[in-house]
Amino acid sequence: MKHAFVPPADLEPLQRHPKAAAPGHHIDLHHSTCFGCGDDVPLGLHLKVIAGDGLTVSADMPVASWMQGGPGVIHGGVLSAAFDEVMGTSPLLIGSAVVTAHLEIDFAEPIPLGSTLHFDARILGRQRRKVYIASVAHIGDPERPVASAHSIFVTIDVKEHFAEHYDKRVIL
Ligand SMILES: CCCCCCCCCC(=O)SCCNC(=O)CCNC(=O)[C@H](O)C(C)(C)COP(=O)(O)OP(=O)(O)OC[C@H]1O[C@@H](n2cnc3c(N)ncnc32)[C@H](O)[C@@H]1OP(=O)(O)O
Repeated sequence: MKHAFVPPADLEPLQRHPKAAAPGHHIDLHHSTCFGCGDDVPLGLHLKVIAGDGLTVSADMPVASWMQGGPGVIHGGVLSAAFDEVMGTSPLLIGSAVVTAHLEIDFAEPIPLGSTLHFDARILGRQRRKVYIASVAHIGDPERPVASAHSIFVTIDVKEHFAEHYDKRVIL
């Protein structure tokens, strides 16, 4: 797939954290009202991110009618949110909490409603607090990606980062 993102050549390689979810197990990172993964939001993506081998994760997402953008196909923003969630969950494999700093999406093909998107993501490495992650998505044929994403996530101290906004959180 064509893309313009060039990760730094000198990325520090990373090791899987000893307490990371085992391959095949769900990574339960966020909270029940997270738009990306929460069970308690009626119109959320409800993504279940699964740990893979090494520094990889995967997830499946049925493309529902409410995700429509162009007629009969997924909205690009919904697809971007799904990539954000899948990639943003993966740093738990290295024991880090992160937020998105930079997210690039390449849209290769229209993605029809009713299909199931399969996401694979891989942590490429770290440069100081920046964690570089790449992801691809297909709808049945892994040799024919329909979209891909490249991102920079930045590690945070969760309590400190969200302190100012925590009291405005929504509990359903
Ligand atoms: C686990 C907790 C729950 C997490 C939920 C995850 C849900 C899914 C993921 C998301 O959607 S997160 C929500 C969307 N993202 C945000 O709300 C983040 C908003 N941005 C910020 O809070 C700050 O800009 C950020 C924490 C990313 C960075 O601010 P800091 O002051 O902590 O760090 P700094 O500005 O020094 O940047 C650290 C490094 O990142 C680099 N950087 C920052 N923004 C960048 C950017 N936009 N593009 C590229 N690099 C960037 C910056 O240049 C620097 O690189 P160097 O080490 O090389 O100097």
